[in-house]
Amino acid sequence: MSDDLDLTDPVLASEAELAFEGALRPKSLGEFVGQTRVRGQLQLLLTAATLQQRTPDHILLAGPPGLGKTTLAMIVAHEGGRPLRMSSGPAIQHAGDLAAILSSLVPGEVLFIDEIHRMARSAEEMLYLAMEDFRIDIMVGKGAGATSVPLDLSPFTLVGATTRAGLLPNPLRDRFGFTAHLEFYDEAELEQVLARAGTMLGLDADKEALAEIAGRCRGTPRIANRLLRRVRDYALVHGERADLAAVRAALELYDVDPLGLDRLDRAVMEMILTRFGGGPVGLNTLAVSVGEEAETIEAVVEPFLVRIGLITRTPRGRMATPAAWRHFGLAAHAPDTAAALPIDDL
Ligand SMILES: Nc1ncnc2c1ncn2[C@@H]1O[C@H](COP(=O)(O)OP(=O)(O)OP(=O)(O)O)[C@@H](O)[C@H]1O
Repeated sequence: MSDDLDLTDPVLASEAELAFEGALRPKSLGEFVGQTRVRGQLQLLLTAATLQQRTPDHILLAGPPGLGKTTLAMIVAHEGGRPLRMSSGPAIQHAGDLAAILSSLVPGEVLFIDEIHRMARSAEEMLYLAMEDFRIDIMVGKGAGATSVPLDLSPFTLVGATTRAGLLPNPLRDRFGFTAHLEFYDEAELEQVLARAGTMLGLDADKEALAEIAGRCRGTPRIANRLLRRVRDYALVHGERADLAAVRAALELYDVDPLGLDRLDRAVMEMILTRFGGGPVGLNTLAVSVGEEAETIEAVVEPFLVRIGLITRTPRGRMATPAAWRHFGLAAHAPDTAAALPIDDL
């Protein structure tokens, strides 16, 4: 997902910061924090391919934005000393767009397609054969005289990334040798991400300051790094150390609440709680009500709200939990059933 569309980010990034974000990317699996299971699985897959002197199997990376999908694709290429070609689903709107990319790959190249679920259907079908047999069929001519000419491709590894694995057609999903589901990071892992970024920024930050940021970044390394830069700005301008007080003041200034909810998260929650009495409310109704696309609500907002226990998904729609009523200071208005349920500590 491109950064100007990154709705998970409560504090927008400048071009310089995007460049810095690139510089922060871990270059090897050893440097990549968290996702222990996925890292182990990827390591095995890459090592086996090296031992057998073949290109690694195709890899699908699924999960919300900012959890490290692009970073992992770069690592797959880097660890195997392979060139990397980057593209994205929205840029492949015709089979011809894909044919041009595939036919110019060099042997062993890693092809990264971000947002692969947004690729044109005709291109998807071309990809099936390319992934399986390293071959595509090019149509020459039109109408009754059209013929298909096979074109051999160099062996390559496709790394697809998606925030919506469920939208991929089964034939495409089945052609990936390995699917990694990236999870939100826990606070200890985010502290490691922040400590590493802090060192690279030359920022003198307390452990408790980093822990505070880690608790407010939606379980997402990209947001952790951006909040850290806002804290750095605050400390710089106020001539202070990046301690707990500076973190709290900076994050309050940028409207990042104690759970790390951003503007869109809050809009969704307030809509469910106040307009729909806590739900259930259907995805499309909710999306229209907050003026956002259903896909963004489902792929970006909802996974985090479910994870921290503010909403549940039911067959009839999304429902606020008792914890949500309490977090928004509306417990007194909660329906009886919700108020009566035990409220977990967030
Ligand atoms: N495991 C990690 N360890 C350290 N830093 C990380 C990790 N994962 C992500 N990051 C940092 O977060 C930033 C965002 O990661 P990345 O661009 O790979 O996410 P993404 O899942 O591809 O997001 P999108 O779907 O929006 O493209 C990177 O610049 C990197 O610095």
